[in-house]
Amino acid sequence: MFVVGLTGGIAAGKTVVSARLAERGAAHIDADRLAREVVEPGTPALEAIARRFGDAILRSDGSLDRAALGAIVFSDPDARRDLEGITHPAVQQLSQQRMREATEADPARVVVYDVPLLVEARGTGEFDRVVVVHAPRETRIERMVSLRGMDEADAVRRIDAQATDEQRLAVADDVIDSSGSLDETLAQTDALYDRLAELAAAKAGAAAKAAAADKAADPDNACASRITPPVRSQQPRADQPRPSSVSGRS
Ligand SMILES: CC(C)(COP(=O)(O)OP(=O)(O)OC[C@H]1O[C@@H](n2cnc3c(N)ncnc32)[C@H](O)[C@@H]1O)[C@@H](O)C(=O)NCCC(=O)NCCS
Ligand SMILES: Nc1ncnc2c1ncn2[C@@H]1O[C@H](COP(=O)(O)OP(=O)(O)OP(=O)(O)O)[C@@H](O)[C@H]1O
Repeated sequence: MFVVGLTGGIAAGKTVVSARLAERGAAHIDADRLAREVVEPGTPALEAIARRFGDAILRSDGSLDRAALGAIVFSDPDARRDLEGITHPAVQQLSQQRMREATEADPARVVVYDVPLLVEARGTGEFDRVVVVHAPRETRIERMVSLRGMDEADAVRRIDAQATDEQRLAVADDVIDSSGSLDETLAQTDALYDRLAELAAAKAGAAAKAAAADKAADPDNACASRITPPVRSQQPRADQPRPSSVSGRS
């Protein structure tokens, strides 16, 4: 399994980039969507949220009132931590299940896990590649206000609830500069997909070769298989150059 962690600050353009990667053939798993699934009515997470925040965060039909909860957690870090303590373990478990399902038919498929809080919550350890979609803070605020109709103070609060650009760029293998035109973002994304597909095919090929060698050494154990660790975890970061915009290490 070759998994790419795709991250970026709010309104950086992760959705745009991951939709293009999916069009090119990647499996796309969206943490924001999983975070909605795990709080659907009847889930243990929604019950825990209602216990912690009260019924005022529920709509009359029993579903989560996202605006009401957002207003609380984006202005109170303790409340946000409590919410994350409920949602993140459920999202983590569901994401791992979805990643396995996505590669059952084709182990060489690129899996893109689109996760806004990679730096803050998920860490880089399980990913073969970390891609950061990057646009400056001011550009993102402007997008939230003009394209999403958000109040500027709200936009700033959401940005301030996240890691800084520097923290995200520090863990990037590849950076997509999304501060220009949409076409420029898409062209970078196409070039990135070509590289990712090559890396995924190489990893799947190496895993298949290793499994065949294991089987030849111990023919009685037909189930022997090696777990191939993330490519990334085999490469110490310290002696690697910082990624240049758009391009990346291979
Ligand atoms: C607070 C909630 C109800 C607000 O819902 P809303 O529909 O307004 O926003 P949505 O979920 O679509 O998120 C939009 C963006 O907000 C940012 N964001 C969401 N949660 C967080 C958080 N805990 N910390 C920082 N930024 C966040 C992300 O950039 C995300 O892409 C919701 O974001 C939530 O349940 N968050 C906790 C779960 C979580 O951490 N999700 C992030 C992915 S695991
Ligand atoms: N060069 C660009 N690259 C990407 N998006 C751009 C660009 N120029 C403008 N945009 C617009 O900026 C917005 C980016 O929003 P998008 O939903 O892709 O961000 P996101 O990172 O997924 O945000 P969130 O964290 O809220 O999920 C879109 O409306 C997109 O059309």
